[in-house]
Amino acid sequence: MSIEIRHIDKHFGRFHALKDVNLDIASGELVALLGPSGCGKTTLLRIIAGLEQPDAGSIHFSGRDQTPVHVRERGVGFVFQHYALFKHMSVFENVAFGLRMKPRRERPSEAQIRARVMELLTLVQLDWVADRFPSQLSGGQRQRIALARALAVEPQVLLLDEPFGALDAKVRKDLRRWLRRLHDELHVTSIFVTHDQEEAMEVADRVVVINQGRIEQQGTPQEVWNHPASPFVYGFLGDVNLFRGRAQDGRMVLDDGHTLAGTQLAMPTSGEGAQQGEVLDALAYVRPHELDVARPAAQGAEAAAGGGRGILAQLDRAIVVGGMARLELIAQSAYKDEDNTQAGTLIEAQIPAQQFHDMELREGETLVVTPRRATVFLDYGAGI
Ligand SMILES: Nc1ncnc2c1ncn2[C@@H]1O[C@H](COP(=O)(O)OP(=O)(O)OP(=O)(O)O)[C@@H](O)[C@H]1O
Repeated sequence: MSIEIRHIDKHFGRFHALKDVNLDIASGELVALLGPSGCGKTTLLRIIAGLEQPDAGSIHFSGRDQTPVHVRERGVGFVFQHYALFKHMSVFENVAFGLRMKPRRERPSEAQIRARVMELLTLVQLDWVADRFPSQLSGGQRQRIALARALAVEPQVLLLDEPFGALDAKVRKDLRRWLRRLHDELHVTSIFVTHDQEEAMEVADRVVVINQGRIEQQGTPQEVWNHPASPFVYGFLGDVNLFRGRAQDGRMVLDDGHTLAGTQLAMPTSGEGAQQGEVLDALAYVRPHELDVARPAAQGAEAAAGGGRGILAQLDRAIVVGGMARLELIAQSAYKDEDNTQAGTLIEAQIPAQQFHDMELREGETLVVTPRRATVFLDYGAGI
């Protein structure tokens, strides 16, 4: 069952929650709606389900307009963040509930219900808790039961709203892998709402990034991660260092005079918005692992003097966890006499722990930080 979302608009009073949202989801796809709190993810999910009416636009399932179709008739299964299991019913009865509620004509026999429930409990690897009550289960187990219950009525579409949001980090990780495997077995078209970028990247076939009621970007996790379409997407997908400067003809100079000469720059060139020769304000985005860290002496005299390719910065704090070392550095001015906006900026770098130990880096020493790769966004006047 494919889903087509056409020109969906939604206000709550004067608040514009969804702004002309268009999205196509292929049959059997697992799509993550990713965005910050309040961006409209849940509202979109509720509109797809039929729990909320849009002001304008329509939802289609495999081309069929669902506007006049009641939520009960849409064939949608839900799993929400807060376990919605019935406390007074056993796990078995919770999963059987949807089947027992079917109209008499469609209702399976008792033997069929028993077989189907046990099949689903085996699928979520919890057949051994069939006789327990929800209060006797862990949070992760309850969410797996909630999923089994949603699947019992063989939904055409599965909607998951932060299903693992209330669970601790380790259980979340286990469950997202488990959900991915389960989806690969069942191929039910699924939409998964999360504000956790790691979760979206790990679980989904396709990630749809939403900001303030609009889709900012959609693509495979790889596409969105490697080619973020806007500063918002770049910043939302992970830790990032931001350097202000000016760009001209595919080159960039930071405000403090550093040239980013040796840096691989992903930036719009003339023809993609920038005019030949035009000087534009620009922001260079650099991920912590895209920064090289060295001692000034190793960089040569030019860099040590501050006029070269790297950025002089003092190592303020080093946090070594597992195989990685996270370094917090304070940028120093390249031209100390001039007004310099970047001096004092916090720079986060990530290097292998082994390198950190081999270099014998010490907090308080001055280092040279060089971006290997930067993604540059230009300011065409709209502001960035
Ligand atoms: N019934 C409602 N009445 C008024 N405002 C609402 C209603 N439902 C949602 N909103 C507002 O619409 C915006 C989008 O809400 P929504 O729940 O879709 O966000 P979300 O992206 O799912 O956020 P979260 O991750 O925090 O759940 C929010 O600003 C919210 O306050």
